[in-house]
Amino acid sequence: MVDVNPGSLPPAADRPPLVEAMGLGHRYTKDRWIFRGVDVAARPGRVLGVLGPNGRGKSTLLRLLAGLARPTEGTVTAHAPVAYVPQSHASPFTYSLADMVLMGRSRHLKAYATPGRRDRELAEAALDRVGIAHMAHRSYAELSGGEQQMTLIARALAAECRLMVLDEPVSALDLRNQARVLTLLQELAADGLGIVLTTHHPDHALHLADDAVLVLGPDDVRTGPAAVLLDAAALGELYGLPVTTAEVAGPRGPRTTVVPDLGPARRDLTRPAASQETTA
Ligand SMILES: Nc1ncnc2c1ncn2[C@@H]1O[C@H](COP(=O)(O)OP(=O)(O)OP(=O)(O)O)[C@@H](O)[C@H]1O
Repeated sequence: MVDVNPGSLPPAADRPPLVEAMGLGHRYTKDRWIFRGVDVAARPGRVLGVLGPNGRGKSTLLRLLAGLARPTEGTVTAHAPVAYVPQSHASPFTYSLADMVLMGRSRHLKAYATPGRRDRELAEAALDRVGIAHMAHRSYAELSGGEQQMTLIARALAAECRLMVLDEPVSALDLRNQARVLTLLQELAADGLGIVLTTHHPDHALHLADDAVLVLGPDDVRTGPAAVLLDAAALGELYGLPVTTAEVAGPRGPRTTVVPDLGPARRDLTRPAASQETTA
């Protein structure tokens, strides 16, 4: 399965790309470019986080990188198998979770062929890797959002991809499931898989991403190391509101968090300040 880098070397920025885009530009209508001139590469063992306001072109960029759409200009070159994990996936059919994952094998099968032993083994390995083998018999349609997301990730793994492209993988998930999915993606990257994801949580990008793409506007798409790009000034400019960053002492060590200016906080002003801090 996904074991392209068993030695788990630190993810190097100069490893040969799995997918690279050069001079990428896209427009749906003649009069409006979504973006132009984007150069970006997704590499093994690295997480590339794509950030930007609603409607700025993140999903478009992802679909181009995954080879699901052709760019209006520029090139996308894939050097390895890519799997796309959609934003949400409502299935009208009552497939089991196991069958959904087995569907990841479909592009490896000849027309009308049924999955063979190796296909089943790979699907089972993907279920184990994601930690959902115990619920394999359940109906996909009845799973929670978090369980569906894990299933779609397992399906991508069963496809033997080396790059996984995920559109807002945690957008519908509660905090615990967000952490579960983000940790899984981190572990997969440590195994050598390349990861590209969009997110509306700059915190998550700071936590997870090695590289970042900031889609500020059609002619202003910035790419580079996440640690360099994701500062308060750039995030404020990106989202059009003041943003500060703060170091917080998390249970597993210090981390940087992003604090947007949400306006004045609603507080009970009769309480002493100290108790507000501890109960907030
Ligand atoms: N098939 C399409 N035909 C025409 N316009 C489209 C199509 N798909 C997307 N667009 C437009 O392209 C722009 C970028 O859309 P896209 O979905 O890539 O943005 P996004 O950054 O992913 O948005 P969000 O954060 O809201 O998911 C939007 O203005 C959208 O309306």
